[in-house]
Amino acid sequence: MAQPSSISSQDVAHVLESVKDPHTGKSLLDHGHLEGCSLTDGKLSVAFAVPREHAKTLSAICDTATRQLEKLPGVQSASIILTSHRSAGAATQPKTAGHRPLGGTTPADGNAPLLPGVKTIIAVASGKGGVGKSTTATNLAVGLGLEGLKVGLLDADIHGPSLHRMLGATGKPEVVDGKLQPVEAWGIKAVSLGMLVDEKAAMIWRGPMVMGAINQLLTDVAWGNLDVMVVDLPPGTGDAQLSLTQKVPLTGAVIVSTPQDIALIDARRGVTMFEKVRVPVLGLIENMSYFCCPNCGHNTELFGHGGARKEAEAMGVPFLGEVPLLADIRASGDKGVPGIIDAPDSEGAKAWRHIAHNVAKMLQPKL
Ligand SMILES: Nc1ncnc2c1ncn2[C@@H]1O[C@H](COP(=O)(O)OP(=O)(O)OP(=O)(O)O)[C@@H](O)[C@H]1O
Repeated sequence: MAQPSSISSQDVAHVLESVKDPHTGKSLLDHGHLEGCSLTDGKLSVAFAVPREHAKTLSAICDTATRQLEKLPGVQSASIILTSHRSAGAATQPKTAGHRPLGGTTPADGNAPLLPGVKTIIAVASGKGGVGKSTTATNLAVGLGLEGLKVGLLDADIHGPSLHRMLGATGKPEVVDGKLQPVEAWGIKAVSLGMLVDEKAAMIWRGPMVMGAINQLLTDVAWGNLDVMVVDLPPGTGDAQLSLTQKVPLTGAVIVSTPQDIALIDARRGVTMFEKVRVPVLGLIENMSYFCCPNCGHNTELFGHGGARKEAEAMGVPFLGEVPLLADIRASGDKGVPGIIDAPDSEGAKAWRHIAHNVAKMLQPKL
């Protein structure tokens, strides 16, 4: 049978309207509105916005609606992501003048903190893609755990979520009492959109669906008490990244760059973006800093080692450390064991331990 390549939001809305809660007689559409949907390779992802106070009570009707959506032509599996938006006021960052102290996780307008049990939130960002941001976020998070902190890792790189694979956590998180349970791996808690929906489907999401999904990953997950949450941002410094940095009350940001000039120009843009939203930059990390030959141990500076250190000095932000280009780092990521655990004596693991130690020291006043 021929498979349609797309499905209209009316088709989805029609199904959502037809499924009624047996107790209240209300459908999902009586509680909120459809934000968007996408169908990729037979996998249908639906983002549905509801007021936060209703989200917990809707899981039964969502399950029924999901099964009905799976009956639509061309749909092999469906998932409904319930999203809820905070008021615009709660999303703004505290404004502090001059050289900035660490940010807090409580909004400046006196609203309740977005994540009451989370003491600090740091973003891992990069000006351009493919520089090893997710590898860094994963190993930094696990490294902070090794420093004795309670750590959560949130994959907000919604267009290419990969942290679940790097952690070897490919199962679906459970839902208990209407809250998603983060997966526990290598001493930390983690949630990635890649655990919930098909990666390819997430990659084509736009605007409100992305923001809604991230909001849900923040607020509808049972994160519990954390010393630090590490957020892996999507690469780049465009509008999406900017609004994310405004939405999540960040304590600080870490920027990852390779040493090439072209990557460093983008890293500078990253620093400027965080300055714009008054999030302190905790520092720059140089990834793929030099190539360490596994046979003879000789170091080759493929991309001109040291550029990020100089750039950090020029911009007046701390330089956190350099991680070599190692085949083992890629292999560890691919097999789902963070390099810092997989090869603890490697140059990469030593670099991450050093970086995690420095970041933990910076966060100490907030813990
Ligand atoms: N220091 C390193 N040595 C060797 N391989 C590395 C290193 N850092 C990252 N990699 C590899 O490079 C690839 C890209 O890394 P990663 O996914 O972390 O980058 P990213 O910046 O998050 O990418 P994207 O922009 O797609 O989100 C992965 O295969 C990863 O294993």
